[in-house]
Amino acid sequence: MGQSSAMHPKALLDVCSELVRLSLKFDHPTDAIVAKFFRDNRGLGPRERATLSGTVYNVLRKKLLFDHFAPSGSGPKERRLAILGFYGPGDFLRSALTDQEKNWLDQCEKINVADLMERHRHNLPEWLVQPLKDQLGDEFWPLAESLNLGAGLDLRVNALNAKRADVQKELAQAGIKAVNTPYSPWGLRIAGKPTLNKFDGFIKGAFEVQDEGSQLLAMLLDAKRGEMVVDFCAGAGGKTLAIGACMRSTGRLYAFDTSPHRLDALKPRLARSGLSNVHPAAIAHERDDRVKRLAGKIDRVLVDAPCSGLGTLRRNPDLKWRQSLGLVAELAVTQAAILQSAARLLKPGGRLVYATCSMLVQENEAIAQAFSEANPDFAPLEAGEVLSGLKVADAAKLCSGGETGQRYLRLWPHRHHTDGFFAAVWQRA
Ligand SMILES: C[S@@+](CC[C@H](N)C(=O)[O-])C[C@H]1O[C@@H](n2cnc3c(N)ncnc32)[C@H](O)[C@@H]1O
Repeated sequence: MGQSSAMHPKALLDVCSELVRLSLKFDHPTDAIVAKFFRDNRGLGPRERATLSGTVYNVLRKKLLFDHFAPSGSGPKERRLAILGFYGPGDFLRSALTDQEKNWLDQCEKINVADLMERHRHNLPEWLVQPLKDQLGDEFWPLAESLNLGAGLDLRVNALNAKRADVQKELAQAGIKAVNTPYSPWGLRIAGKPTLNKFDGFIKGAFEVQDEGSQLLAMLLDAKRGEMVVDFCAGAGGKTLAIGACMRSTGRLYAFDTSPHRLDALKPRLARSGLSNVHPAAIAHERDDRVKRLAGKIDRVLVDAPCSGLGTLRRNPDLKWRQSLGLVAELAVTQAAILQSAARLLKPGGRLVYATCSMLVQENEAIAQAFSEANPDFAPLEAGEVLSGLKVADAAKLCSGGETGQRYLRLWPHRHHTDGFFAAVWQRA
């Protein structure tokens, strides 16, 4: 493929159509499809890459709206979708179109979307709509809109070796405006998506990219110096790093996961962070011998369970087309099993946190309630009170459920400008 600067609009639109075609197979996560496409087409420059990924993500976000417009056009469907979702200036796009396509696009742009049927406006699969309306009522529409806007960029400052104001200063020197996140004391929110991995602060482990919601989940565990802590589903360790910093790099923090590949991705992050208390360990499954050996010995356990990921639709809009009620039901069985097994690790008086990045009751409140009923020795704590105790502003507004309405942490993109998250907290008797 030729150099980016020389790429003609017609050629770029052709490449966009091809990437849209590959993405709509839904045989892999879209971020992996896009990354492979870029590896296979090394000649693409930064601007072409931005156009390509922007176009694919637009198509995924607004798929039902574009599916409604597409039949009136001509040519391959992926090309029509790429035209509708094209991420770039209108005149640049138009210079790539035939007269027939230009007329069709003009007609589409004249349509008032507000007059269309609901499904073309919310761009969500039907199976997801009613469960969200049941929870949110009229707020369903602000949520649906926020899911199509894309996400901002949050950083977590490493409290072990850096100050938020210093990171803010380093970013400001490079012309990047970062404001304090409203709830997390470690968070900075950045406008746009600048590349950050060349910054001294990043290389030295002063900050990591992490949604403010994830930071709040790590806060709920409230791990202390010198404790024994398990991050049961640590993955690439986003929350492990935050917890390790809370512990001031003392005590012992086990990072378990069934995926050695994900734990490998934790290692360079760990090296940057300066933490020396983290022990990554791949486990075969949640009943692994390693878990049995530690039973009753641990002060705090976080279960950041594998979930549908529907709370991250701003970043991963493909999930709404790749998930289904059937898959969610299967996940709920796994979530309950992992939570039950992880709970055995706790000492009397120890704290258990169950978390997901799902917005569905089946993966959240239903799992937490079933666990509470089956385990009377685990007393639910009010997430709102825990966060207020940690001086999180407006903690009550981040929570819902239970008698006080503060039982569970419940973050929503349209209310809190985070991904959608859930967390429940218990103390072992
Ligand atoms: C939501 S992700 C974790 C994200 C991670 N905590 C972070 O903050 O970056 C869930 C993780 O659970 C892991 N997992 C799946 N089944 C598991 C099991 N039975 N026991 C432990 N981990 C499991 C997956 O490999 C995945 O990495």
